[in-house]
Amino acid sequence: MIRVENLNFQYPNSERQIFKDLSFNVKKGETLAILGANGIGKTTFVKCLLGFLEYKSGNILINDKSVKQMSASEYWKLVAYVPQSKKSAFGFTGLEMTVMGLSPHVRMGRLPKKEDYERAYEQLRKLGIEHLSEQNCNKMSGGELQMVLIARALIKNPKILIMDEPESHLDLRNQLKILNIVEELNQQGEYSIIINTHFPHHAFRIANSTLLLGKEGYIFDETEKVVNTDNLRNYFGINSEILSYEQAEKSYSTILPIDLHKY
Ligand SMILES: Nc1ncnc2c1ncn2[C@@H]1O[C@H](COP(=O)(O)OP(=O)(O)OP(=O)(O)O)[C@@H](O)[C@H]1O
Repeated sequence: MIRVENLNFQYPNSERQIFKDLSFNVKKGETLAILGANGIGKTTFVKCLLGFLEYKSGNILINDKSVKQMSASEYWKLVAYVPQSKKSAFGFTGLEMTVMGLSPHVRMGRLPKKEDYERAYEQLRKLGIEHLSEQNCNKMSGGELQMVLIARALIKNPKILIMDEPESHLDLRNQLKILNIVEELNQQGEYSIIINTHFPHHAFRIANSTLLLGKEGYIFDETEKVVNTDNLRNYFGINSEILSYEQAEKSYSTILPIDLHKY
Protein backbone atom coordinates (compact mmCIF):
# COMPACT_ATOMS: atom_id res chain seq x y z
CA MET A 1 0.00 0.00 0.00
CA ILE A 2 2.67 2.53 1.02
CA ARG A 3 6.25 2.02 -0.03
CA VAL A 4 9.28 4.14 0.70
CA GLU A 5 12.26 3.54 -1.55
CA ASN A 6 15.81 4.77 -0.93
CA LEU A 7 14.66 8.04 0.60
CA ASN A 8 17.39 10.61 1.23
CA PHE A 9 16.80 13.84 3.07
CA GLN A 10 19.01 16.62 4.38
CA TYR A 11 17.97 20.10 5.56
CA PRO A 12 19.54 22.90 3.52
CA ASN A 13 22.52 24.44 5.34
CA SER A 14 22.89 21.36 7.52
CA GLU A 15 25.74 18.89 7.49
CA ARG A 16 23.69 16.02 8.73
CA GLN A 17 21.83 13.71 6.40
CA ILE A 18 18.66 12.81 8.27
CA PHE A 19 17.80 9.75 6.12
CA LYS A 20 20.11 7.79 3.92
CA ASP A 21 18.55 5.23 1.60
CA LEU A 22 15.53 4.71 3.83
CA SER A 23 13.32 1.91 2.50
CA PHE A 24 10.32 0.15 4.00
CA ASN A 25 6.68 -0.59 3.30
CA VAL A 26 3.38 -0.72 5.15
CA LYS A 27 0.76 -3.04 3.74
CA LYS A 28 -2.99 -2.56 3.86
CA GLY A 29 -4.25 -3.60 7.27
CA GLU A 30 -0.89 -3.08 8.95
CA THR A 31 0.40 -0.61 11.48
CA LEU A 32 3.95 0.74 11.50
CA ALA A 33 5.45 2.42 14.57
CA ILE A 34 8.29 4.88 14.10
CA LEU A 35 10.64 5.02 17.07
CA GLY A 36 13.85 6.91 17.67
CA ALA A 37 15.61 9.30 20.03
CA ASN A 38 14.70 12.99 20.25
CA GLY A 39 15.82 14.90 17.19
CA ILE A 40 16.51 11.80 15.11
CA GLY A 41 14.08 12.62 12.30
CA LYS A 42 10.62 11.17 13.04
CA THR A 43 8.76 14.43 12.42
CA THR A 44 10.99 15.18 9.44
CA PHE A 45 9.95 11.87 7.93
CA VAL A 46 6.26 12.63 8.47
CA LYS A 47 6.75 16.04 6.83
CA CYS A 48 8.38 14.35 3.81
CA LEU A 49 5.49 11.93 3.67
CA LEU A 50 2.91 14.71 3.83
CA GLY A 51 4.71 16.71 1.14
CA PHE A 52 5.78 19.61 3.40
CA LEU A 53 9.45 18.86 2.84
CA GLU A 54 11.00 17.87 -0.44
CA TYR A 55 13.32 14.88 -0.28
CA LYS A 56 16.59 14.88 -2.17
CA SER A 57 16.14 11.52 -3.83
CA GLY A 58 14.17 8.33 -3.51
CA ASN A 59 10.49 7.75 -3.79
CA ILE A 60 7.31 7.43 -1.75
CA LEU A 61 4.62 5.37 -3.46
CA ILE A 62 1.00 4.76 -2.56
CA ASN A 63 -0.52 1.82 -4.38
CA ASP A 64 2.53 1.80 -6.66
CA LYS A 65 2.03 5.44 -7.68
CA SER A 66 4.60 8.05 -6.72
CA VAL A 67 3.10 10.72 -4.46
CA LYS A 68 4.96 13.28 -6.59
CA GLN A 69 2.70 12.32 -9.48
CA MET A 70 -0.49 12.78 -7.46
CA SER A 71 -2.60 15.91 -7.33
CA ALA A 72 -3.20 17.34 -3.86
CA SER A 73 -6.84 16.22 -3.88
CA GLU A 74 -5.92 12.70 -5.04
CA TYR A 75 -3.34 12.49 -2.23
CA TRP A 76 -5.58 13.91 0.52
CA LYS A 77 -8.43 11.55 -0.37
CA LEU A 78 -6.09 8.67 0.44
CA VAL A 79 -4.15 10.10 3.36
CA ALA A 80 -5.34 11.51 6.68
CA TYR A 81 -3.10 13.13 9.25
CA VAL A 82 -3.72 13.22 12.98
CA PRO A 83 -1.53 15.90 14.60
CA GLN A 84 -0.66 16.07 18.28
CA SER A 85 -3.42 17.68 20.27
CA LYS A 86 -1.18 19.92 22.37
CA LYS A 87 -0.98 23.70 22.01
CA SER A 88 -4.16 23.86 20.01
CA ALA A 89 -6.24 26.97 19.70
CA PHE A 90 -9.29 25.93 17.72
CA GLY A 91 -12.45 27.94 18.05
CA PHE A 92 -14.59 25.22 16.46
CA THR A 93 -16.97 22.75 17.99
CA GLY A 94 -16.19 19.04 17.88
CA LEU A 95 -18.77 18.64 15.09
CA GLU A 96 -17.33 21.47 12.98
CA MET A 97 -13.83 20.15 13.43
CA THR A 98 -14.94 16.71 12.27
CA VAL A 99 -16.79 18.10 9.23
CA MET A 100 -13.51 19.75 8.18
CA GLY A 101 -12.12 16.28 7.54
CA LEU A 102 -14.42 16.06 4.52
CA SER A 103 -12.74 18.99 2.77
CA PRO A 104 -10.90 16.91 0.09
CA HIS A 105 -14.26 15.48 -0.93
CA VAL A 106 -16.29 18.67 -1.10
CA ARG A 107 -15.93 21.58 -3.47
CA MET A 108 -13.80 24.42 -2.11
CA GLY A 109 -15.79 27.29 -0.76
CA ARG A 110 -19.14 25.57 -0.37
CA LEU A 111 -20.79 25.34 3.00
CA PRO A 112 -21.09 21.88 4.53
CA LYS A 113 -24.55 20.38 4.01
CA LYS A 114 -26.89 18.86 6.55
CA GLU A 115 -25.74 15.37 5.50
CA ASP A 116 -22.09 16.36 6.08
CA TYR A 117 -22.96 17.29 9.66
CA GLU A 118 -24.95 14.06 10.06
CA ARG A 119 -21.97 12.09 8.81
CA ALA A 120 -19.69 13.94 11.23
CA TYR A 121 -22.04 13.24 14.13
CA GLU A 122 -22.10 9.56 13.16
CA GLN A 123 -18.29 9.50 13.13
CA LEU A 124 -18.18 11.05 16.60
CA ARG A 125 -20.76 8.51 17.75
CA LYS A 126 -18.73 5.60 16.38
CA LEU A 127 -15.82 6.76 18.53
CA GLY A 128 -18.13 7.19 21.52
CA ILE A 129 -17.57 10.96 21.73
CA GLU A 130 -20.83 12.40 20.38
CA HIS A 131 -21.13 14.36 23.65
CA LEU A 132 -18.26 16.51 22.31
CA SER A 133 -20.13 17.57 19.19
CA GLU A 134 -21.27 20.94 20.57
CA GLN A 135 -18.27 21.51 22.80
CA ASN A 136 -15.68 24.11 21.81
CA CYS A 137 -12.34 22.48 20.99
CA ASN A 138 -10.56 25.15 23.07
CA LYS A 139 -12.36 23.86 26.13
CA MET A 140 -11.59 20.17 25.54
CA SER A 141 -8.95 18.22 27.42
CA GLY A 142 -5.95 16.95 25.45
CA GLY A 143 -7.49 13.47 25.29
CA GLU A 144 -10.88 14.75 24.11
CA LEU A 145 -9.32 16.91 21.43
CA GLN A 146 -7.13 14.01 20.28
CA MET A 147 -10.25 11.88 19.81
CA VAL A 148 -11.91 14.66 17.79
CA LEU A 149 -8.80 14.93 15.60
CA ILE A 150 -9.02 11.19 15.00
CA ALA A 151 -12.70 11.59 14.06
CA ARG A 152 -11.71 14.37 11.65
CA ALA A 153 -9.16 12.03 10.05
CA LEU A 154 -11.46 9.02 9.80
CA ILE A 155 -14.54 10.75 8.41
CA LYS A 156 -13.16 10.79 4.88
CA ASN A 157 -12.46 7.04 4.90
CA PRO A 158 -8.75 7.38 4.24
CA LYS A 159 -6.56 4.47 3.19
CA ILE A 160 -3.55 5.75 5.07
CA LEU A 161 -3.59 7.22 8.53
CA ILE A 162 -0.53 9.11 9.76
CA MET A 163 -0.48 9.85 13.47
CA ASP A 164 2.13 12.03 15.14
CA GLU A 165 2.57 10.94 18.77
CA PRO A 166 -1.20 10.82 19.32
CA GLU A 167 -0.83 9.35 22.81
CA SER A 168 1.82 11.76 24.10
CA HIS A 169 0.58 14.29 26.67
CA LEU A 170 -2.32 11.99 27.60
CA ASP A 171 -2.98 10.25 30.89
CA LEU A 172 -2.89 6.45 31.07
CA ARG A 173 -6.59 5.96 30.46
CA ASN A 174 -6.62 8.27 27.45
CA GLN A 175 -3.46 6.65 26.09
CA LEU A 176 -5.22 3.29 26.25
CA LYS A 177 -8.27 4.74 24.49
CA ILE A 178 -6.08 5.89 21.60
CA LEU A 179 -4.23 2.55 21.47
CA ASN A 180 -7.54 0.69 21.46
CA ILE A 181 -8.76 2.78 18.53
CA VAL A 182 -5.58 2.11 16.57
CA GLU A 183 -5.86 -1.62 17.39
CA GLU A 184 -9.48 -1.65 16.25
CA LEU A 185 -8.65 0.15 13.00
CA ASN A 186 -5.82 -2.31 12.44
CA GLN A 187 -8.20 -5.24 12.92
CA GLN A 188 -10.63 -3.80 10.39
CA GLY A 189 -7.87 -4.44 7.85
CA GLU A 190 -8.70 -1.40 5.71
CA TYR A 191 -6.00 1.04 6.72
CA SER A 192 -2.25 1.40 6.58
CA ILE A 193 -1.34 3.22 9.78
CA ILE A 194 1.92 5.01 10.51
CA ILE A 195 2.36 6.20 14.06
CA ASN A 196 5.23 8.20 15.55
CA THR A 197 5.66 7.32 19.17
CA HIS A 198 8.08 7.71 22.05
CA PHE A 199 6.81 4.53 23.72
CA PRO A 200 8.37 1.22 22.61
CA HIS A 201 5.73 -0.70 24.58
CA HIS A 202 3.03 0.99 22.49
CA ALA A 203 4.80 -0.35 19.42
CA PHE A 204 4.57 -3.83 20.98
CA ARG A 205 0.89 -3.39 21.51
CA ILE A 206 -0.28 -1.95 18.20
CA ALA A 207 2.38 -2.20 15.51
CA ASN A 208 2.97 -5.11 13.14
CA SER A 209 6.28 -3.57 12.15
CA THR A 210 8.57 -0.92 13.57
CA LEU A 211 10.98 1.51 11.99
CA LEU A 212 13.74 2.42 14.43
CA LEU A 213 15.64 5.50 13.29
CA GLY A 214 19.21 6.13 14.37
CA LYS A 215 22.10 8.43 13.52
CA GLU A 216 24.02 5.82 11.62
CA GLY A 217 21.10 4.09 9.96
CA TYR A 218 17.81 2.42 10.73
CA ILE A 219 16.18 -0.91 11.38
CA PHE A 220 12.87 -1.94 9.87
CA ASP A 221 11.29 -5.28 10.67
CA GLU A 222 8.51 -6.96 12.65
CA THR A 223 8.12 -5.13 15.96
CA GLU A 224 9.25 -8.12 18.07
CA LYS A 225 12.49 -8.23 16.10
CA VAL A 226 13.15 -4.50 16.35
CA VAL A 227 12.20 -3.68 19.93
CA ASN A 228 14.75 -5.61 21.96
CA THR A 229 17.28 -4.72 24.65
CA ASP A 230 20.24 -4.59 22.23
CA ASN A 231 18.52 -2.13 19.93
CA LEU A 232 17.28 -0.01 22.83
CA ARG A 233 20.88 0.21 24.07
CA ASN A 234 22.25 1.06 20.64
CA TYR A 235 19.52 3.50 19.55
CA PHE A 236 18.47 5.09 22.87
CA GLY A 237 21.59 4.56 25.00
CA ILE A 238 19.74 2.77 27.80
CA ASN A 239 20.02 -0.58 29.53
CA SER A 240 16.61 -2.13 29.86
CA GLU A 241 14.62 -5.29 30.42
CA ILE A 242 11.57 -6.46 28.54
CA LEU A 243 8.79 -7.74 30.75
CA SER A 244 5.91 -9.81 29.46
CA TYR A 245 2.56 -10.64 30.98
CA GLU A 246 -0.28 -12.84 29.81
CA GLN A 247 -3.95 -12.36 30.49
CA ALA A 248 -6.92 -14.01 28.79
CA GLU A 249 -4.63 -15.60 26.20
CA LYS A 250 -3.29 -12.22 25.22
CA SER A 251 0.31 -11.31 25.79
CA TYR A 252 1.48 -7.82 26.80
CA SER A 253 5.07 -6.64 26.81
CA THR A 254 6.64 -3.55 28.23
CA ILE A 255 10.08 -2.02 28.52
CA LEU A 256 11.65 -1.42 31.89
CA PRO A 257 14.44 1.14 31.50
CA ILE A 258 17.11 0.27 34.12
CA ASP A 259 19.85 2.85 33.65
CA LEU A 260 21.83 4.88 31.16
CA HIS A 261 24.24 2.81 29.14
CA LYS A 262 27.90 3.69 29.77
CA TYR A 263 29.87 3.73 26.55
N1 LIG B 1 13.97 23.41 9.50
C1 LIG B 1 15.04 22.77 9.94
N2 LIG B 1 16.28 23.11 9.50
C2 LIG B 1 17.38 22.46 9.92
N3 LIG B 1 17.34 21.42 10.79
C3 LIG B 1 16.15 21.03 11.26
C4 LIG B 1 14.93 21.68 10.86
N4 LIG B 1 13.90 21.09 11.48
C5 LIG B 1 14.43 20.10 12.23
N5 LIG B 1 15.77 20.07 12.10
C6 LIG B 1 16.71 19.13 12.74
O1 LIG B 1 16.48 17.85 12.17
C7 LIG B 1 16.67 16.85 13.15
C8 LIG B 1 15.42 15.96 13.19
O2 LIG B 1 14.35 16.69 13.75
P1 LIG B 1 12.90 16.04 13.96
O3 LIG B 1 12.03 17.12 14.51
O4 LIG B 1 12.50 15.37 12.73
O5 LIG B 1 13.22 14.97 15.07
P2 LIG B 1 12.21 14.03 15.90
O6 LIG B 1 12.75 12.65 15.82
O7 LIG B 1 10.82 14.24 15.46
O8 LIG B 1 12.43 14.62 17.36
P3 LIG B 1 11.48 14.59 18.68
O9 LIG B 1 11.38 13.16 19.11
O10 LIG B 1 12.26 15.40 19.67
O11 LIG B 1 10.15 15.19 18.31
C9 LIG B 1 16.96 17.56 14.46
O12 LIG B 1 18.35 17.57 14.64
C10 LIG B 1 16.45 18.96 14.22
O13 LIG B 1 17.17 19.90 14.96
